[in-house]
Amino acid sequence: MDRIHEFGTSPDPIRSVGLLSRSVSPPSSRKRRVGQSAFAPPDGGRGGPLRFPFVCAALGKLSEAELVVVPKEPGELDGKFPSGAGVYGIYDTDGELQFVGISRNVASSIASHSKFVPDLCHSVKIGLIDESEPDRKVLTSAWKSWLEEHIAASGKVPPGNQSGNNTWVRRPQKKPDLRLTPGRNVQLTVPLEQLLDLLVKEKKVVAFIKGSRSAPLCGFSQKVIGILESHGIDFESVDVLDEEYNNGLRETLKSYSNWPTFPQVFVNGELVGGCDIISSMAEKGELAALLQK
Ligand SMILES: N[C@@H](CCC(=O)N[C@@H](CS)C(=O)NCC(=O)O)C(=O)O
Ligand code: FES
Repeated sequence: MDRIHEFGTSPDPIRSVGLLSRSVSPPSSRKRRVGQSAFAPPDGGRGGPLRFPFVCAALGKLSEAELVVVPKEPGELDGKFPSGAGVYGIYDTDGELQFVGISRNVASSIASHSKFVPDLCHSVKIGLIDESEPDRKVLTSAWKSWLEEHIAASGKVPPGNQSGNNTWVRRPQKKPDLRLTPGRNVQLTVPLEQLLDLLVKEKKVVAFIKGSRSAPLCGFSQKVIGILESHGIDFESVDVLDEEYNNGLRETLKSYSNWPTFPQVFVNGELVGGCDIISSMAEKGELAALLQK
């Protein structure tokens, strides 16, 4: 019996992620699973083996999951990995398993490891949890089963999972949100609209959101931040609800961009869109191309 089942609280909770060649397409009748929204589509005709679509194969063991190379360029992470919850194992260039982790957003965790420990982060195996809100027990069970499988096979605990090794678990500091003004008590000498204009033209990618990047106050904003982060995109965030440092921004931005809602994502000074547009671009694998402009 599959080890994962020994720990899982629901039947068959794990699916490993594999790469399909161009000739194989996922069964259209298959129910959409967690994370599949990020399974971006074809490579836009660049040729070579397709990075997409990923499908969840009916496999649960670490040894049976497919090893996928982690791209080195952040833009190439665009839609490469699923943003669902699951367990993942990171391998170095020698094929040594370095770390087994769990995450509610596997793509985001891999992007973060790849950024902070690029030398150890050569390839990855992923097992997705087939539940929209997996509880911690299911995730932990998956993690335990992959670790136990590896220990049984190799006699070793992966270095990153050994106690005292903080290489992988250290939380990267989130970039602070930008503020448009020094505070509402300081009289502005230039109109807010002008500050806004300067900001979006100076910074390549700016996301205007409700709440902060680390604690979004709206699901739409949270989703957009998740997408940008899981694609390894370096972006600025501005909280339109911060009345102390961005006083008036909520209405000023609506008239500046002629767009009535938030989030709003600007690239190179131009509004690209809100949650729906960014989500759809991510699903189609269009974000990387946009950022290369
Ligand atoms: N369909 C929109 C959803 C965003 C949305 O509806 N935002 C609303 C609620 S957070 C909003 O910003 N309303 C204007 C306001 O709160 O000032 C999108 O794709 O971004
Ligand atoms: S704040 Fe309510 S939907 Fe965004």
